[in-house]
Amino acid sequence: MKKKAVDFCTAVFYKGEIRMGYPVMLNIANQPIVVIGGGKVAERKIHGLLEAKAKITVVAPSATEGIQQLAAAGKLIWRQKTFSPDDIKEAWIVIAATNNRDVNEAVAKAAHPYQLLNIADDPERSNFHVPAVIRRGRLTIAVSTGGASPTVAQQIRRQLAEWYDDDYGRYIDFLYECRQFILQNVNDEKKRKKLLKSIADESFRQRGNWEEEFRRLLQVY
Ligand SMILES: C[C@@]1(CC(=O)O)C2=NC(=C\c3[nH]c(c(CCC(=O)O)c3CC(=O)O)Cc3[nH]c(c(CC(=O)O)c3CCC(=O)O)/C=C3\N/C(=C\2)[C@@H](CCC(=O)O)[C@]3(C)CC(=O)O)/[C@H]1CCC(=O)O
Ligand SMILES: NC(=O)c1ccc[n+]([C@@H]2O[C@H](COP(=O)([O-])OP(=O)(O)OC[C@H]3O[C@@H](n4cnc5c(N)ncnc54)[C@H](O)[C@@H]3O)[C@@H](O)[C@H]2O)c1
Repeated sequence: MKKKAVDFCTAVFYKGEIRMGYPVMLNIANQPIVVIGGGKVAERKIHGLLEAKAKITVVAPSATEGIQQLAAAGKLIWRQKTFSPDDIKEAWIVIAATNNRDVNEAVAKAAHPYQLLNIADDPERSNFHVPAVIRRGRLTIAVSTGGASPTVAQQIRRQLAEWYDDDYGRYIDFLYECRQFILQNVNDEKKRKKLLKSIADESFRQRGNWEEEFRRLLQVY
């Protein structure tokens, strides 16, 4: 490689310490969330927000067919207008996903430090990133590359989705029911631990006759 190119790479790649994100699962049900922009990227983020039952307002002069349908079905509010700082006053989470850097920048400037902020084209100014997500019943798997490659995050999500299939989700939901039953009905601590461990065993899952086996375990332990 030519010296100039190497100098360029050194300047671009050397950023010092890697900043680690702190993963959390937010309860955003019924919380006001404002998405600025109504394009493909906005629509993708909206689908994730709706799964978590957020109260969404979209601010954009034009919107995808998908977003328009969601608005018509009453799943979100679409304000057909360009962004102004007032739009985000009440928001707990703000997502800027317009195709105009200046507008996204203006959203970042208008946001309060205590609002959760995601700028689709500026991870450095965002205070959270959106991971690639798999949902299987109560199981959630989130993959983040910290902005290194959203495409790789998507690929890893697809690989994991094959292993953790719908059947796995049913198993997780079954475990939830069993755990509640055990916590309420089995007083002996040793027995409780043994039961919880047995039903979480991979071989238990693979045998497939979960309910029958759980009933049997309740009797033998
Ligand atoms: C995971 C996922 C979740 C979601 O968005 O729901 C997600 N991006 C996805 C897809 C995707 N994004 C992009 C492409 C085109 C190919 C490419 O560029 O690689 C594709 C592929 C596609 O669309 O197929 C372009 C892109 N993305 C960002 C920038 C700006 C920049 O990095 O500066 C640019 C350049 C824009 C430009 O051209 O200017 C930034 C972010 N994207 C993130 C998340 C956050 C970091 C996550 C992480 O690294 O783990 C972060 C930092 C902020 C955020 O958005 O939260 C979702 C996959 C969902 C799934 O399928 O499961
Ligand atoms: N984070 C990610 O995952 C990711 C992935 C790909 C692209 N991007 C970035 O996301 C942005 C959006 O991409 P897209 O493909 O959804 O764009 P798009 O062209 O499909 O949609 C742009 C939307 O922005 C709206 N808009 C434009 N000016 C506005 C204003 N002043 N106020 C409110 N809304 C306004 C438009 O009406 C439209 O709905 C781009 O900046 C792109 O670089 C991010």
